[in-house]
Parts: sequence; C-alpha cells; structure tokens
Amino acid sequence: MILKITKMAFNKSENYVWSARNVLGTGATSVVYLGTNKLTGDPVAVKRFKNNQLPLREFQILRKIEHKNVVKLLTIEYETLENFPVLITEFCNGNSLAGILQSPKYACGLGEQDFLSVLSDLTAGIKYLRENQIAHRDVKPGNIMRCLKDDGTAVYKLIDFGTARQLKEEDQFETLDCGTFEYVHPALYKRAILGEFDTGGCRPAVDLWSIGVTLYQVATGRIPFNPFGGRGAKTLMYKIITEKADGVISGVQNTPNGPIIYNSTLPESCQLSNGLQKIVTPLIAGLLEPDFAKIWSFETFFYEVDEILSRKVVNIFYVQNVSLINAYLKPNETLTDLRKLLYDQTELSPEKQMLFSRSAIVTGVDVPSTTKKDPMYLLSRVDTAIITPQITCPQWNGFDSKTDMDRNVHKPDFHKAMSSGTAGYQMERLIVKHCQQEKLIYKLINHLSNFMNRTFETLDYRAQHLRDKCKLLSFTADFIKHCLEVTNYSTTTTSRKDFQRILSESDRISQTIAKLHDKYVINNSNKEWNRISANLKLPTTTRLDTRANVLREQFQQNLDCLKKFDYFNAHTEYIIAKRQIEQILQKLKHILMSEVMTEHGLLCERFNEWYPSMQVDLLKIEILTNDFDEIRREVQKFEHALEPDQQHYKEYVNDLKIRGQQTYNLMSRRKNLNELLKENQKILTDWNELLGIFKNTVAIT
Ligand SMILES: Nc1ncnc2c1ncn2[C@@H]1O[C@H](COP(=O)(O)OP(=O)(O)OP(=O)(O)O)[C@@H](O)[C@H]1O
Repeated sequence: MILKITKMAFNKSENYVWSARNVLGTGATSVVYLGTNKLTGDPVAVKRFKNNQLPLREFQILRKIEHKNVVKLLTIEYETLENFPVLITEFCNGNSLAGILQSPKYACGLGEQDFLSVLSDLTAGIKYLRENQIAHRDVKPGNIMRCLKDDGTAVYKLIDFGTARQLKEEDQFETLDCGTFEYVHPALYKRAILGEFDTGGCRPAVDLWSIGVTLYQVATGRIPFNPFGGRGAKTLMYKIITEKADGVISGVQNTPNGPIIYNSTLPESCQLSNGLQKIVTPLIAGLLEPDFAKIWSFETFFYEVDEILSRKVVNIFYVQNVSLINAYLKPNETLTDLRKLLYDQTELSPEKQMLFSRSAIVTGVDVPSTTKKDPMYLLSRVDTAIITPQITCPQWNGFDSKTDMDRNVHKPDFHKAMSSGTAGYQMERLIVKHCQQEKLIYKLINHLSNFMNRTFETLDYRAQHLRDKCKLLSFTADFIKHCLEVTNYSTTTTSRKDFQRILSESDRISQTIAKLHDKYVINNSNKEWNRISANLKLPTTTRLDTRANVLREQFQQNLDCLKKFDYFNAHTEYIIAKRQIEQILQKLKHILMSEVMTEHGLLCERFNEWYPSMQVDLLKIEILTNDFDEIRREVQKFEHALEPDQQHYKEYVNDLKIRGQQTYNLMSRRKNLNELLKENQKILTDWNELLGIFKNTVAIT
C-alpha cells in the first residue's frame, strides 16, 4: 500500500507517523487515521479521541484480547508535539461493513458467500468475547471491519470497544451510555435513549439483539426497524421494537403517521437465495426478541450458527421455473431430505421431482456434488412447459439537467447517484442472472441429448444380449425336454409356458428400445433441437453479460467521479459524469428489457417446443429400465431352474455309462456260463437303453 503522507498535516508518536489527511473514519468519540510504523513501514490505524483523553476501559479490554475476528491492539502512544494519547491498532484494509453497505452495489445487501463469511466471523468474535465475559454493547456494521487477504478472501473483525464491559451472563447493568440508536436492545433503548428507569437492569444478551439487527442489515442493506421520522421518532421506534409480534423481523413506517408494516420474512430485493433465507430468518427472529426471558441464549445462538455453517449447499436449476435454487443440507442428510427441501421451495412434491445430474437421472441416497455452473437439474414429471420469467426493470431517479448550473445540487445529486447506482447494479445482476439461466438451459439440452444417446446405446446392447441369451435358454430347455421324453428320468421340469411369456416380453421391450435407439443414436436427436433453435442467438455470441459487466465498470467510474470531483472547480467533469451515468443506465435498460427479454423469451418458447417429446422419452427410460431389469431377473430365474435339470440328467447318463462298464468287466471275469448268459441278458438291456439315449441325444444336438 502506498501511503499518501503530506508534509502539511503530519503527526507522529514514538514509533508511528500519520497524516491528518488520511482519515479512515470518524466516530462519535474519535477520528481514526491511517498511519505507519516508522521502522517497518507497516500500515496501522491510529485512533485519536475527540476529548484527547485516554479511554481507559477500551484500552484495558483491548489489551486483554487477541482473536482473529477482533481488531488487534498494538500499543498506546502519545503524540510527540501535543501529547494526546492514541490507540494504535492493526489496520483493516477493506472498509467497514457500514461503508460497504452504503455502496450502490450492496444497496440490497451482501451476496450469499459474503453474508456467510460475516455470520461466521462475527459469531466467532462474539463467542471469543463471551468466553472472556466481555459484552461489546455496540455491535453494528460500522464496528465490523473487513480485512482483505492477498488471496482475495475476507476476514471480518470487531472494532470499537468504547462501550464494552466485563460482564457475567447473570450480571445486570444500569447504563446511560449505549450503542447506536438503530441497533440497541429495547431495554437499553428505554434507559439510554428515552431515559426511563422503571424496569430491571440490562443483560449481556443486549448484544444478541444488535447482532440480529446487524445480520438483517447485512442481508438486506436496510435496517429492520424504521419509523418515518428516523432517529427523531424515538417513542415510535420504541413502540415498533417492543410491540412487534414473535417471529417478526422488520417493522417500517413509510408515511408520516402511516401504519407500521411488520414482516416475518426478508424483503424480495434480498440477494440471499431462498434456501439460505429459510434458515437465516428464524435465526434473526430468535435474536430480535425484546423480552429477556424469551431471547435466545448465547449458547443457542452459537449452536444455531454452527448448524447453519455446517450445512452443505446443493445448487439446483429448477427447469420449469427457470430459477436457480440453493438447498442447504445438513451433513448427514440424503437425497430424500433434499427432495423435501426442494418441495418446500418449489411446491413440487418428491414423487413429481426428477433430478438429473450431468450424467444421469439421480436415484439412491447420495447427493451428487454440484456447483453454480454445474448444478443438478430439477425437472417436473408432470409439467412440460417452462415459464418465461418476467422482469421488472429497476427504477431510478434521474439527474435533473436543470440543476447542472445550480451550486446547491450536491446533496440531491448524491441521492440520485445512489438511486442510479443501485438500479445500475440491479440491472447488471439481472442481465448476468438471465444469461446464466440461458447457458444452463443450453447445457441441460446437451446433457439430456447425450444422456439419451448413451442410455439407449447401452440399453440396446443389453437388450440384444438378453435376446441371445433367451434363444440359448429356449434351445437348452427344448433339449432337456427331449431327453426326458426318451428316458424314464423324472424331474421338476421348469414350466415352458412361463418362459414363453418371458420371451415375448423381452421381445416387446427390445423392440421399443431399438426404436428409441434409432431415434437418439442413429438419427441423433440433437438434429431436432438444432432445427428448432436454428435462429436463436447463443449466449456465448451475444455476450450480454460481458457487455453488462463492462457498462457497470464504466458506470462505477463515473459514480466515483461524481464523488471525487469538486463541483466548483471541476464543474465540466462533474456534469459529464452525470450525463454518462444516465447514458449507461439507458444502455443497461435496453440490454435487459429488449435484448435479454427477447432472447430469453425465444429460448423458452423453443425449449417448450422441443422438450415434451424428450420428457416422454425420459419417463420411458425409467419404465423401460425397470421392465428390462424385471425381465432379466426372470430370465435368470429360469436359467437357475434349468440348472438342476441339466445337472441331474448329466449324472443319470453318467451313471448309465458306469453301469455299462461294470457289466462289461463282470462279463470278462465270469466263468460260469449260466451266470454269463444272465449277465449278457442284462448287458443287452442296458446297452439298448444306453444306445437309445445316445442316439436321441446325438439327433437333438
Ligand atoms: N483498525 C481500523 N482499520 C481501518 N479503519 C478503522 C479501524 N478502526 C476504525 N476504523 C474506521 O474508523 C471509524 C470509527 O472508528 P470507531 O468505531 O472505533 O470510532 P468511535 O468513535 O468509537 O465510533 P462510534 O462510537 O461512533 O461507533 C470506523 O467506522 C472505521 O471506518
């Protein structure tokens, strides 16, 4: 990092140096500067207190703690010239969560991965403080810093221990100093903001409420409880937070004296997937509880967070709704549990679900691994058509060109820039999302065609094999039957009638398989899709998502210009930036509402033309595979039943041979003629019998 330290405003202490121009942030009690270690050049944060006093409590608490999710105190030093104390802490290079949420990109809250990182790091930090019996008492996005590591990952750290206290779980505290208006627990609010002391003391659990508010804001970009007058409406705020029903996670008044709109779910604009919202909402509701008797304990909170973080995300593309779903599975959960989770999110009951992974229809208990780019596909067994999603174009307040020459436009321009920024990012996200959906539809078509191709190739081969086997078995059965007819050998003859049925069944299945084999393997079903989709533009050629990315970058540069340029000294640049923003927004709107909508609509239309026959064949595969396996089992049974027949008969013939040999031996040894004649008689009968058998056997084979 290059530190911009100017000669003009330059402060130093024994080991550190900082410039008054490099302000990292300003709080109620302090200003924090970017500084550097004189010897090593390492960047640090230098916190100077507005009253120039050393905050002993903050120092004492910070001195004792060391955890990766809590900012590290390096030392305390005194400014060389004016002798005021400064706290030197590690520098967090990635802005505070409050700062991040103020940027238009995150106006609707953080994305899924970032949210989970905040949840994990914030909980780990709070857990560590709990283990050391410290209540922070000012948890809010402004006091959570992001540190970006070299590999691009982020670590979130708690800062600002100005209001922290050493407290045990059962401790109650009376207080006048407290955290920040929007984030404080109702009990603390009543005391510190309304100044009323008629109830019992506060408990360390006040932190849980602030965590709830923080998590809501990180998930949505907004604070959950908001009276129309904002901070001024103190009594109304108190009413909102204390009168909310169980399970309610937000309460907002949109008009003066208007109704308070309570909600138990996260708003539609929230960036988190439905699957994550379903498990995070009860967590937030458990924390936003005004009654100390009902609020979750820290242990419950830690347990529930661990439970959420241990879940495995399964990415599913729900084809009929053209939407990506995230299902959060517990570590030991199976495909059956996944189907239930999918039912919760899609109302498609498990029997109607067909899950298709890259290579096959998913069956059994194991859940295949997925990614966003390679999800599992959820197909309905009953609905064929996919519904073309409708897009509502985000709105924004355009800059008014009349105010270009007005010197008081900075503030309104700032709000319009925020509104434009939010709309710009929303449009980009929608374009990227729809392009991704299109890519997934194309991928699915490819996967399905390949799957059909492979399946029918294998099935046809197996069917031919089974047919050959049946022929062989039929021949063997006939042979045995003949053998039995010429000898007196009796056995449990296998029913030929049964086998006749098996034979005709296997013929029927083989014929169906052969037809589908010709359709998919010989004629190549992709031809059909290629014909139907002939005039569609592939997402890889339109590259609407890349164009949207580029426009968003240009747009962000102009937003930065608006912030940076001095209206008075760089008037032209300022106005150009505003015009550019307007133009880029119009371009994004055109891509979204015309190009994306048209392509998407056409693709869905063509898919709906192609898919029904594919769906029928997909279902046929399942039925055919089942029927085929059934026949195979029956053939096997028949084969096994023939075995003893063949075996016994072989033994019977062998026995005859042995007896013939014995008779011959006997004959050569016998001296007595009578005996000899008797023996000859017997030999003759045996030989005739034996000959008859062999003649027949030879004739048959
Ligand atoms: N270690 C740090 N690295 C980078 N920036 C920091 C660091 N510590 C503080 N800041 C910035 O300075 C701002 C004010 O810091 P801090 O919250 O500690 O001051 P405060 O006066 O106690 O604030 P308040 O009481 O109003 O919450 C933070 O919001 C953040 O933007």
